[in-house]
Amino acid sequence: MTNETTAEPVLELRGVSKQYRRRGSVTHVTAVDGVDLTIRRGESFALVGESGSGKSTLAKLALCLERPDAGQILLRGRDLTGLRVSKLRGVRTAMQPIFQDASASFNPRRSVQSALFQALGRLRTTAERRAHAADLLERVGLRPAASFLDRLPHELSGGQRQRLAIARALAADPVLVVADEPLSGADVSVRGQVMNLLADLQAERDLAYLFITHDVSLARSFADRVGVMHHGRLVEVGTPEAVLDTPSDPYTKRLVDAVPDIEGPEPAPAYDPAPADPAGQGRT
Ligand SMILES: Nc1ncnc2c1ncn2[C@@H]1O[C@H](COP(=O)(O)OP(=O)(O)OP(=O)(O)O)[C@@H](O)[C@H]1O
Repeated sequence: MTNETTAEPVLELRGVSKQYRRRGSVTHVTAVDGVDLTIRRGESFALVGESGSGKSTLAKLALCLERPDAGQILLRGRDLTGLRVSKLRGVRTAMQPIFQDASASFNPRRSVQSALFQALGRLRTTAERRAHAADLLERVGLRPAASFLDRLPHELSGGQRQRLAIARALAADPVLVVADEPLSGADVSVRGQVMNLLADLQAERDLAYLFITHDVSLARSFADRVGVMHHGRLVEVGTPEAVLDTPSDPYTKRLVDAVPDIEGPEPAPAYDPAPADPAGQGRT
């Protein structure tokens, strides 16, 4: 985590908008509407907002999986907006996604090793890739690595697949990780372990995170800054305390008030700031 406002900007969105055509209609929906946002090296930025507010579209725009209709997207100062797909491919590896449904993001017929080798394409020899893949698996708690390399994605538990997704993202040596609801559906212990792992990796690698979540309490515990989306607009941005404790926008207030457990008797056990599961033994 960082509170540095002087750290290098990793991702900059300037006046970014995206519309989609409604199916079977000539009308459009504005999914993202004139968003300005800068995320800096080592910063965790949580994006919250109700369903349909445009969070996932913003994530796809940031990852250049969608092209904006207006505005600019810069990665470490380089404008990606007009880049051809062939050029974009090389640049895009610096931004890695982790999606909610890890099983859908792996080829079911490719082994763990094969999935990681693909992401480690920059390494020249098979021996280098194998060693690096094993290091990554160990790092995310899939131990012993040798016992995971030949497995297929469906032979892992949901929590193990999510760890594998993190390992694959790290394999590309990113500066920015865009995590779209990576913990939805995970049970409480997995959530805590994965959040701890993400926090540890961030500290080790000075990663920036764009973290999308419905979970306001998770945003509060994890993020350096929180942004609130409403109808495609970023209506409020600031520290978790400023945004969530003393919201200035009426929509943010409603969003926070709608979370009964935020200060209630059973706070969501989303993120335990204890060290990550050192052995990573359990099927998580
Ligand atoms: N490919 C698409 N085609 C048409 N409309 C789309 C498309 N993707 C998103 N939308 C619309 O854009 C708006 C924003 O959707 P988006 O998925 O970005 O919201 P979200 O905040 O991520 O929602 P959720 O939290 O439910 O995932 C919604 O009205 C959605 O229906």
